[in-house]
Amino acid sequence: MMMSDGVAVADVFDALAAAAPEIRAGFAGRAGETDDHNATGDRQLHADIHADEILRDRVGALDAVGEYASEEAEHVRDVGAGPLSVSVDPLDGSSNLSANNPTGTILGVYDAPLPASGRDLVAAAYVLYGPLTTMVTATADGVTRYTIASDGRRTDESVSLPDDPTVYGFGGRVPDWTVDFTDYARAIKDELKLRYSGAMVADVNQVLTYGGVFAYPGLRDRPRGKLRTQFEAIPMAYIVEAAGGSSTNGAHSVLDADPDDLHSRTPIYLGNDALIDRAERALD
Ligand SMILES: O=P(O)(O)OC[C@H]1O[C@](O)(COP(=O)(O)O)[C@@H](O)[C@@H]1O
Ligand SMILES: [Mg+2]
Ligand SMILES: [Mg+2]
Repeated sequence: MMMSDGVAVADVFDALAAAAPEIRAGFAGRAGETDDHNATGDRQLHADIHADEILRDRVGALDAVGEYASEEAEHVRDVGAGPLSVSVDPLDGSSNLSANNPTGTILGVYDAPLPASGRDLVAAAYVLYGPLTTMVTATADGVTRYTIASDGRRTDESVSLPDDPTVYGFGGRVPDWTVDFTDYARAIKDELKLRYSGAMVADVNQVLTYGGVFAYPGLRDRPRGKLRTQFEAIPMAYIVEAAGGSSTNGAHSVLDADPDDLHSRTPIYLGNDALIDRAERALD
């Protein structure tokens, strides 16, 4: 990453931090569904659209950003002549809103046009809308967690994955899991504590906080699982790897994924090295 890219990435993080209180303030009254579906067939909530509009306006306005792509829009949008491309899942786990459970925003910054490989990622970040609003950013220099006050003020601390794993969270219905993944899950459940919120950001954030493993596996009738390669898997894998952990799609690091379709899906397993090695062996 060039020095000028470093400044540009900081601008993207600042735009995300500025958007976060605004996105959160827009949750009230927006948990309902619209009549529309996104490119992967999910019914869009008013809150999904609202978060996307805020991010598109703020991130798309930056000089350094040339492309903006969202889970909520079919095509990549040209937003200027800048060298960076940004992918966003504007509201991750948005169906949690009706139960007042956590949601998030996931963002990836690439120095290549989208769709792009995980190896083109230069930075990634997520925001967690929990009891507090926190933003976790990752670059080649490491991982930082910011707590964002409603007036936008931020405090920060550096983050690394704890050595001793404590928690796990696995997505999908158990009867839909493969035999190999079911065997792996059975062993893990005897060792770690189940914590699953149904929002990837919250579930990965607790792995980063306590150590452990998050997975949304390939399913019997859906071998690529549920989570989106570009918008969810690659940025979250980058953050976990930058914090000292590992990622796999079952065969290799999620960062080796090179989606040719912007909205493709991938199985994903993230967390402490030893747990991810075991997942790879179990799924071999
Ligand atoms: O309800 P399930 O099948 O466990 O799926 C949960 C997963 O789906 C998601 O909610 C998908 O994200 P979106 O809300 O952005 O579509 C992830 O956050 C989460 O990991
Ligand atoms: Mg999501
Ligand atoms: Mg989403």
